[in-house]
Amino acid sequence: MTTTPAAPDPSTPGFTGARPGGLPPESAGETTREGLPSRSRLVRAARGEKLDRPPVWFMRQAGRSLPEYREVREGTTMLESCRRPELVTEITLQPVRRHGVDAAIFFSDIVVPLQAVGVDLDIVAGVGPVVAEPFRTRADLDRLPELTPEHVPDITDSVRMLVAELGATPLIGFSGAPFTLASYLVEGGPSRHHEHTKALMHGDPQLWHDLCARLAQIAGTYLQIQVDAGASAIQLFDSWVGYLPRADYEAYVRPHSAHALEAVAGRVPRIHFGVGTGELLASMGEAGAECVGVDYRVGLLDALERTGGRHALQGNLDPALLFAPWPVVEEAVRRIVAEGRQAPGHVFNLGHGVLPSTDPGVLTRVVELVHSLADEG
Ligand SMILES: Cc1c2[nH]c(c1CCC(=O)O)Cc1[nH]c(c(CCC(=O)O)c1C)Cc1[nH]c(c(CCC(=O)O)c1C)Cc1[nH]c(c(C)c1CCC(=O)O)C2
Repeated sequence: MTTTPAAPDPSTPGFTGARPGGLPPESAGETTREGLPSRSRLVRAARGEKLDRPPVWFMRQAGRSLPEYREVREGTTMLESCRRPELVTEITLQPVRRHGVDAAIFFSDIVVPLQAVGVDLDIVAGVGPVVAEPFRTRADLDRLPELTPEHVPDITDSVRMLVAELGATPLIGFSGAPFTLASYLVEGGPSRHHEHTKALMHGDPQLWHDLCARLAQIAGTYLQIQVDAGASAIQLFDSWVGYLPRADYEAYVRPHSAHALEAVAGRVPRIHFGVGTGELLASMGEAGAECVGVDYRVGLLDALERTGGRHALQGNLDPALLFAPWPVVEEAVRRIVAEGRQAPGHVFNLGHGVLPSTDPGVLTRVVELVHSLADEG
């Protein structure tokens, strides 16, 4: 915890997988301390290296699907939990211990940096982030100062603590992308239609761009803080961007996402994910990330074609399929792993977050299955 984490290894892009049998298990209590997280399967696959089998982790792997999560969270609000390094560390490690996943994702929330700069918001259970006073006018920009490391010293502490605990298992840092953050700020909470957001985007484009430029600064700095503290990869979540037509995405959103991603360019591999982004995949690839996250609506082979083979892919088992009988799950996992072999690199994941009522035993089985597929072609 007191040691300064090793800087990401810049030589990794050229790393050619010198250990053909694959790295030893990187997690599940078997964690080897020899390997560097910067040489982990996750980092190599997300950078576009073909491996004998993909690394596997799950969006929302920490959370309500785990009884041990519900236990440690009891009596502490979500946002408070995100700001306590010991709790963040424990919750982040829980799915690594239980499932033996190949990466940890930092336990936090996309609205943490917004709250840290002073936005009055809360996370309401079963609803999501709720902003006390929605952003609609230029004066509202004053409530959104730039993020500095001094706003979030606890995040640096949490990441350092985690990296020390994780050994060879890489930690994925993350941030919300400007559009998704803007949507929460402008709508005041989760939205089905994003009508106020789109009205602002088209009704006052200058204000929209100024808001997104500020959010890109916040997102980029938040990512940098996590990478500076030792995160080995990052994911930029643009969860709700699939509600936009491609032309609007390119004119009003992508430059800002690109700016946020640029903040950690060349340091760690970057994964860029959104939901319902079938029509945007090619365009999202151009925002700059090495790896494009694919939701469950698009087959990996279609995603490969749409992204022109220029990106590693992450995904994309439908989280709802985890409720089906095991043979159904098994067949889907095998198909996704086989399809992923066509991509320049493949990170196995769900096509969106783990649903809270998922049987965690099924997740463990999926991890075991993916790990067992190493030698199959
Ligand atoms: C859109 C979005 C949010 N937060 C996030 C996104 C992008 C990912 C996505 O598309 O799902 C990102 C996020 N939120 C959380 C994580 C933790 C890491 C992980 O994936 O394991 C991550 C990566 C924890 C969380 N964030 C939240 C929870 C649930 C809080 C609880 O346990 O009560 C967790 C574990 C709260 C939250 N925060 C948000 C929502 C929609 C919710 C769920 C509301 C609910 O259903 O209760 C906003």
